[in-house]
Amino acid sequence: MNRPTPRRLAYDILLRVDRDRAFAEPLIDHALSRNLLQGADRGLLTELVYGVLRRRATLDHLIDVFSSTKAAKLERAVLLLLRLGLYQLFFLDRIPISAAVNETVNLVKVLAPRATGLVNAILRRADRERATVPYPDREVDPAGFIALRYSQPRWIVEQWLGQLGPAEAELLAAAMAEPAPLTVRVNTLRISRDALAARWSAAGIDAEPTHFAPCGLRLRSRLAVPQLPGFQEGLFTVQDESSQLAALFLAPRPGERVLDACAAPGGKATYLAQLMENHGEVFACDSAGQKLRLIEETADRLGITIIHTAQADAASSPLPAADAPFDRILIDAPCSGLGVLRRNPDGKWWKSAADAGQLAATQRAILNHLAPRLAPAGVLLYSTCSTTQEENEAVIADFLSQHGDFMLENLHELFPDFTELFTATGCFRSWPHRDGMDGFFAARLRKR
Ligand SMILES: C[S@@+](CC[C@H](N)C(=O)[O-])C[C@H]1O[C@@H](n2cnc3c(N)ncnc32)[C@H](O)[C@@H]1O
Repeated sequence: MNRPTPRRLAYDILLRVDRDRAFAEPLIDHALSRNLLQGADRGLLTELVYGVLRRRATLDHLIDVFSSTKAAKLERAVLLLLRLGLYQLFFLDRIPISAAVNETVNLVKVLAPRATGLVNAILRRADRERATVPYPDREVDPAGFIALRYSQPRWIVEQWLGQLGPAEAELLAAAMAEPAPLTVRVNTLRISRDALAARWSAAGIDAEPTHFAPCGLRLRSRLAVPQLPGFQEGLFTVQDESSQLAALFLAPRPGERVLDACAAPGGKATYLAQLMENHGEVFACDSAGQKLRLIEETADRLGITIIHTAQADAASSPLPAADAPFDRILIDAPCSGLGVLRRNPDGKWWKSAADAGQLAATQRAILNHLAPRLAPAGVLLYSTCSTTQEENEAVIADFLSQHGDFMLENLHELFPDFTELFTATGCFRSWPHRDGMDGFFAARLRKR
């Protein structure tokens, strides 16, 4: 039996993503777990799938430029194979041009034989004319230029242009087109950041401390997380620096009662428990009951014993521990995820402007439902991984206009070391192109 090649497996996965809206990650994990690929081919499979998804708009633009049939009119198999071939030609330095063309054409012979000549001709022409690919004029149509050059949905680029202006929106789009860094949070209940970094360094794993977050390590080595030394011992957990900071800004203390209302998979809940030195109570709720297991597994691995999980809709359900108010509440709200597009190259094409509007309604409902559960003088932190104003500043402004018993705290005053991460009104906003973190927002509210 012929062994499958990384390109063939990548095609099969891209087909499932395109046709069935399947998520790429579990399909890649499944393909790798079958051990059909060895060595560098395993990395190539991942690179091809994520790369094609990440650069889809640019690849389709290349097809439109070099083919007489537009990308939108091509048969699905031919479109996917052209994307695969062009990705290798334009974005993968380490693959020789001849291999990129020949391997793609060999696949076409099997999967769409009638298109063999067409694909061969387009790939060869694209390679010959690679230096002269036309894009929309940057001055005349900045949204069109950025959307095609950096492969982002146009409606999202238009929002970024409105928020940041053309120069910064382009930098953001470029950063969102790159793979996200791998950042972990060291479990200081078990080891210090320096000690884990030293242990990794001795094992040849290169990591640097995160710039702002006090427990973060950012890996320069690319390794599967469960294979990193200390994973089974619970010495760390994966968490972007922005997410670490959001939990840090709630600043829970040992012995407090804390509600994390949208908690799965538990990145922030476990950090809250860590900040509380594993003393007190963290009620970690989520409307998706099947995801509570993820929180429990991570807490077990990290040796955390103060987290109680429960299924609850934060916008309407009665919440656990109703006998007393909470000292602190974290609302890490469901959101459009526009700040984490670089981690979600498949999903970014399925989002729509209407999603953010619907989500803003849910976010308002969650805030309204939980506000009465906070103790007087208690702190509520609202956060999202969205870049939109609609889901962030507008939600907070609306909430404050209706809740005179709450005030916005100024993070500049509370966390002067992080001041470059805060907006003029004292909220937290991070951006991949500015500080390497995901696009994140947090506002800290206090009850009077
Ligand atoms: C941004 S994620 C939370 C990430 C988590 N805080 C962490 O740091 O790992 C949002 C979560 O909200 C949950 N969710 C969505 N709608 C909800 C609702 N109405 N009530 C409670 N949880 C909700 C989702 O299932 C999802 O797990």
